[in-house]
Amino acid sequence: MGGADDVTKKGEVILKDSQFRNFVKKGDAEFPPEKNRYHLTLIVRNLKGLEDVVGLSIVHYLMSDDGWEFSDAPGCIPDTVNNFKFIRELYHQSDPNYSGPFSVPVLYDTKTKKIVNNESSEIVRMFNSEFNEFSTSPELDLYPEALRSQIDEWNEVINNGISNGVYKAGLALTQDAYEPSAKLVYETMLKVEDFVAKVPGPFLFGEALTETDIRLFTTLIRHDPVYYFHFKCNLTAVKDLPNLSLWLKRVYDHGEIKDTVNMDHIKKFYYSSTSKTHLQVNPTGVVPLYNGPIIGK
Ligand SMILES: N[C@@H](CCC(=O)N[C@@H](CS)C(=O)NCC(=O)O)C(=O)O
Repeated sequence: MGGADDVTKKGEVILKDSQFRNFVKKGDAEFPPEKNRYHLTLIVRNLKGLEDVVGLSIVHYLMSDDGWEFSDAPGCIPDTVNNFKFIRELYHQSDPNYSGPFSVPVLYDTKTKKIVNNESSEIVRMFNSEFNEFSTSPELDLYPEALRSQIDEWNEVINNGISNGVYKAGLALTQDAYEPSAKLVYETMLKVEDFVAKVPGPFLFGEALTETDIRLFTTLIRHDPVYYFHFKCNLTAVKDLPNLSLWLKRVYDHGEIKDTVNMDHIKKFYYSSTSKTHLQVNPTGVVPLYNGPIIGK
């Protein structure tokens, strides 16, 4: 999570809001939808068939105190636009006074050479609705009108209780800061398990995959192999929750989603990164073997 260096007196980590919040929008003077203009990394780019429309860089999984680094190592794609070495250079190109966090994903405009947006939830929305004229799956609607209130409500629950919750537990510097966050992760996982048990499926809100499925998937695929050990969120695991386990497998097997998951990169990023935040959680950098219940050994 961004801004993990800010800590309260109690030892709680403070997660900063993303600061680049422009929208690619039809009719927008600065950032209109265009083919071969924007650049980033994300699942929804694949689901909406935008691989030939929006460029992609994949940073190296090991993060040092210099932040994310572009690379041509296996599974990585360098910065073909500016030939930068670090993500931070992209941020400083947009705003020389920007002081972080230098997080990914980043939606970058190759024309104005500016970061459009660095908030994944908003990039998902733009890809869902603004690039349909270039998309090979324009009919796929991850935020359908009829489900919006449910989607908004569950996004909030999942974001606070799980996606941000695991970081607050894992990066906490005191027992008092850790315990409430780890308990909230546990309670939220049980709440979602209960919800999934009652819905007709196959996805959270029925037949159609939505952005909430994607947001929950990206955090729960990491839960058992990473957050359970590394972030000490070990009051429950996905493998102990039968309905969430089935749901996670269904999403993993849906479309090209599994192609966007690189568990080797995910585990090495958390367990072996040498930035101060990660090093203090796992100083040896040793990576556990387990890949979680879906991918297996
Ligand atoms: N609000 C952002 C947060 C993104 C985020 O925290 N990304 C992590 C990787 S998953 C990161 O780049 N952390 C680097 C850092 O905080 O220095 C979003 O959801 O897009």
